[in-house]
Amino acid sequence: METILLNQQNLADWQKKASPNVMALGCFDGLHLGHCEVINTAIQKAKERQVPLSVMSFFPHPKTVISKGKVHVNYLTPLAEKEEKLRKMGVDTFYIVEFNQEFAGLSPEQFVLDYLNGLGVFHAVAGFDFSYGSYGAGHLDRLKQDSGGRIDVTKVAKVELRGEKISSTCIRERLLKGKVAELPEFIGRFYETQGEWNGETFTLYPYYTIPGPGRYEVTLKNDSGGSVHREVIVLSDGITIKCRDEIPLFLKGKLSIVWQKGIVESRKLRIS
Ligand SMILES: Cc1cc2nc3c(=O)[nH]c(=O)nc-3n(C[C@H](O)[C@H](O)[C@H](O)COP(=O)(O)O)c2cc1C
Ligand SMILES: Nc1ncnc2c1ncn2[C@@H]1O[C@H](COP(=O)(O)OP(=O)(O)OP(=O)(O)O)[C@@H](O)[C@H]1O
Repeated sequence: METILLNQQNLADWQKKASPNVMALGCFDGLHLGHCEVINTAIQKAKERQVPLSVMSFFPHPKTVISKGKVHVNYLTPLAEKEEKLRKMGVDTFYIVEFNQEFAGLSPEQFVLDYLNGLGVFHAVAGFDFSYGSYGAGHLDRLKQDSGGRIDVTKVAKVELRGEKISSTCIRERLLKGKVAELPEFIGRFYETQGEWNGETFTLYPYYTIPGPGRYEVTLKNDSGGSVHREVIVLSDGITIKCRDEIPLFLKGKLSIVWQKGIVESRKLRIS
C-alpha cells in the first residue's frame, strides 16, 4: 500500500500519477464495523472492475478544523495504526488529505473535480451520511452530478446496533464512560492502545483516546506474543495509567494495552 500525504501544494503532482481507481471516502477513525462495511464494499467494487482501491481520509479531524479548535477530537486509531489496518484490508493507495480551512472552504463541485475526478476515481463508495464541501453541503446523491457524470456512486446503508448508528463519536463516548466491555460490538475487537513500558511508567503514543478515569481489567501484550492479564487504573487526570501489580520485564518496550472490562468501584454500587 502507498500512503500519500495530499495537500493543495502537491495535488497536481499526484493527479499526474493517478490511474483509474475505486475510492472509499471518510475519516475512518477507529475502523469500526460501519467503516469496515464501507471499505469491504469498495474492495468488492474494485475487484469487479479489476482496478486498484484507494481510501481518502482527512487529518486533522474535520470537526477540529471546522470548529476552529473549539471541538478537540482524540483519536481511536492514530494515523500509523489506521494505515496498518487499511494495508491489511487490501487497500492499494491511502490518501491522507491535509484538512485545513482552505480545504474546508472548497465547494462540493470543486472538491469532487480536484480530489476525485483529478485522482482517477470513476467509482466512489461512502456511507449514507458522508458529506463533503463547504458547510458539508455535498452528499452522495449529488456526487455523480458534481463529477460531471463521470463518477458512479455506491452508498452504504447505516450499520447500527440496537437502533444506534455505529460511529466513532459513540465509541469515544463509551470509552470516556469506561464502558470498554461494550466496544467489541462496535469495532469487532477490544479497544487497544499502543505505547511504551520503560519498566517504570506507561507512555502512550500520541493521539489515542484513553478510557475515562477508573479501574480496568486489561491484557498487556508485546509484538512477540508475550502477554499478561493485569488491573490498571486511569487516574482522575485522565492521562496517567498505573498498573496495580508488577509487570514482567520481558514486556519492557513497545506495549499494547487491550482494554477488556471496567471495574465498577464498590462505592458506586453502594445504594444510599
Ligand atoms: C473538501 C471538504 C470540505 C468540507 N467542508 C466542511 C465545512 O465547511 N463544514 C462542515 O460542517 N463540514 C465540512 N465537510 C464535511 C466534514 O468532513 C464532515 O463530514 C462534517 O463536518 C460532518 O461530520 P460528521 O458527519 O462526522 O458529523 C467537508 C468535507 C470535505 C471533504
Ligand atoms: N454506521 C455506519 N454505517 C454506514 N456507514 C458509516 C457508518 N459510520 C460511518 N460510515 C461511513 O464511513 C465513512 C467514514 O465515516 P466517518 O469516520 O467520516 O464518520 P463516523 O464514523 O460517523 O465518525 P464521527 O462519529 O467522528 O463522525 C463515511 O463514508 C461514513 O458515511
